[in-house]
Amino acid sequence: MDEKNLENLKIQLQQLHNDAHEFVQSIPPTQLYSAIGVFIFTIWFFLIIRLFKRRASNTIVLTGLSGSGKTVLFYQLRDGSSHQGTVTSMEPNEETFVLHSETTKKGKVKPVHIVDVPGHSRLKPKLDEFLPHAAGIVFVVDAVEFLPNVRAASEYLYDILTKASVVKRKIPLLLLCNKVDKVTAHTKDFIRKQLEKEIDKLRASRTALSSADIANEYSLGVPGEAFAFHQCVNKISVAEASGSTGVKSAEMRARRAKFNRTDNILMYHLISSFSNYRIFMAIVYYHWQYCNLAPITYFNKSYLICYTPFFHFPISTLPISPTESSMAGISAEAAKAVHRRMFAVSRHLIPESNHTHCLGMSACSSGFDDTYHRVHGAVPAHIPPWKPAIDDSGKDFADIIYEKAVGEGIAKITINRPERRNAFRPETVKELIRAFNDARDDNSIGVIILTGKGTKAFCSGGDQALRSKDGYVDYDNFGRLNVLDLQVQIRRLPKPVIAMVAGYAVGGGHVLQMVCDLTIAADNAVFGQTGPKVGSFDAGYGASIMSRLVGPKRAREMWYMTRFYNANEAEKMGLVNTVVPLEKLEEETVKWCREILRNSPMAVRLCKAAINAADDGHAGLQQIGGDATLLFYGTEEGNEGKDAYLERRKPDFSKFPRLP
Ligand SMILES: CC(C)(COP(=O)(O)OP(=O)(O)OC[C@H]1O[C@@H](n2cnc3c(N)ncnc32)[C@H](O)[C@@H]1OP(=O)(O)O)[C@@H](O)C(=O)NCCC(=O)NCCSC(=O)CCC(=O)c1ccccc1C(=O)O
Repeated sequence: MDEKNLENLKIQLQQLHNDAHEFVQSIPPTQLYSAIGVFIFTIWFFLIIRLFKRRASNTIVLTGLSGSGKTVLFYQLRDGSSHQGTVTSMEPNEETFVLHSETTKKGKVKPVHIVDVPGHSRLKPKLDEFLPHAAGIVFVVDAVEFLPNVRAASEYLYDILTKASVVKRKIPLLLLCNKVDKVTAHTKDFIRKQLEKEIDKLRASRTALSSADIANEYSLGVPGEAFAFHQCVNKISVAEASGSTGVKSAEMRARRAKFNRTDNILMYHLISSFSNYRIFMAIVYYHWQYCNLAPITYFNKSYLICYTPFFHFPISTLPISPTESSMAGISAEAAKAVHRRMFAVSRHLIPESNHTHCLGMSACSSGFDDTYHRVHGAVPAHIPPWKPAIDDSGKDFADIIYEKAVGEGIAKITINRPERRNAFRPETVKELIRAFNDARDDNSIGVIILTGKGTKAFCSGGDQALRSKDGYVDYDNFGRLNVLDLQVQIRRLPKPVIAMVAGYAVGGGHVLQMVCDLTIAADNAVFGQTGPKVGSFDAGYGASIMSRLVGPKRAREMWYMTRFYNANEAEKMGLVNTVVPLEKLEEETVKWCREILRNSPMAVRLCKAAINAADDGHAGLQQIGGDATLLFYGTEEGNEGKDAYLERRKPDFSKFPRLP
């Protein structure tokens, strides 16, 4: 810029200054002062707002009944340790820390304020202190000791969910079913349903109380409808964890380590609901860390739609609608891919067994839209009317219940000694043999169900109270091991036998379920051998069939260690065909029977014989050989020989082809 231009600029600026001065002089002083006042007030107002703006809370409240394992979870989250927090504390554990699972992460990781509030009823006011500041609530439930505590847990949860401080701020709540590493733990679906049922009852009883007694500030659910968590204003999700104490074996430790990861990730979801970016990072991190996949870069573009469904729907469904995807500006294809990946993540977060649910599978096998399924229609699942049955002897049964479905080819045999967890004595086995013989001989019966009375046990094996030096003794004065005859009978019976298992199937009861053709297990089922614990073993089918089903290593483990396995573990090991909620057990079993009954009885019979043939050695060959003879007797060729003999003539086999 030359000197002349500089001079011009100076003059212009001087002119501008003079004009401004003149303008200010021309404004009446009151107007001027008001404008300055408004300006200063605006600045001050924004500063105040900024100063008082509530910072997003990072407090997560861990609550639940005493003994549910909150303290152990607290320590696991803090430092990954398996703190043996068995003593019920009377003071809240309260700390702000970076979650243990995130300590190895690079970059800025925000600490979380975790408060573990003891579940003692006297400490409820403490909970009230923390709830108004909570960003999320984790309600811990003991999945093992769940049923005895269901009422108390429901009441506690009810109180939390009806508090104004919780409802108004729509604080999300995670229902964490703890100790699921224990074999007798209930599943999260079972726990959720039971809590819903109990809360439903509470709704009625609480409103019936006098107004003076009602401490609840809000009511729950929709009038006239059964209570369900999805009706709550607060988002409620359910997850499983295994922050249990006293787990000692290496296997359990390894399993727990796996669950810890799961816990942390689940906890992370909750915490991250206050930061979209972090949930996205958690998913990418999880993929990268545990699924051996590269971080998903296109998530950058679409992560907005990922987190949205996360907090509005259960993790396993994750619907991503076309509207949502178009709103996020991504193609339907990309949305599908995101959905797929999210689903893959959710499969890792939720223990695998929950996804291989049999109801889904059977729906799948009978739910195809092909000609066969159109002709046959869906397989009905209603429970048929059962009619008591007797055998040729006409004698009543004492230890079993023998029934046949009205109008259908299904027989049901129930061991009826629930007070002994359906342990069998010689009389029980004798009656079972009689009933199985009858079902075998009744050609209207195509499938037989074997089960135990009640929901606590399928069968707990031989009645140890009756064991003597030469077997089991009841009415005879000599011992028997006649359950071995029963096992052989089931194997050779030319009709499928389905074990319908609720509760314990252990010892000789477990061998019985193994010799059955198929096993449908309720989610409360427990499997295992106990023999070596009580000085017994089954070196016959109990060893060989098990080895076939689960492999020799697992079979050794089951026999040497006498551990128990829950239904999902048994399913993974190949001990059972499917696992269903307890309340669906009979429906599902009957459905399987009906699906089998649609098929050719002779084909099914030969399949059974063929599958057993090699393992059963000569007896197996005899069975399948007998079936071949049976079929041959129905042919003209077979009858030519017999007719010729009876007619005292030479048989003419020349007319029968010598097939290649
Ligand atoms: C099944 C349990 C794990 C269930 O536990 P829980 O729910 O806590 O119930 P309990 O309180 O223990 O039991 C309630 C009630 O039932 C009685 N009971 C249960 N099982 C048996 C049984 N098998 N024999 C006798 N009594 C039983 C129990 O005593 C209680 O009665 P109360 O009067 O109320 O006290 C648990 O019950 C359990 O572990 N049971 C024992 C399981 C067991 O060890 N079974 C025997 C295995 S050996 C076997 O089955 C041999 C089979 C066989 O005949 C054979 C086959 C091939 C070759 C050889 C043989 C052979 O004979 O050895």
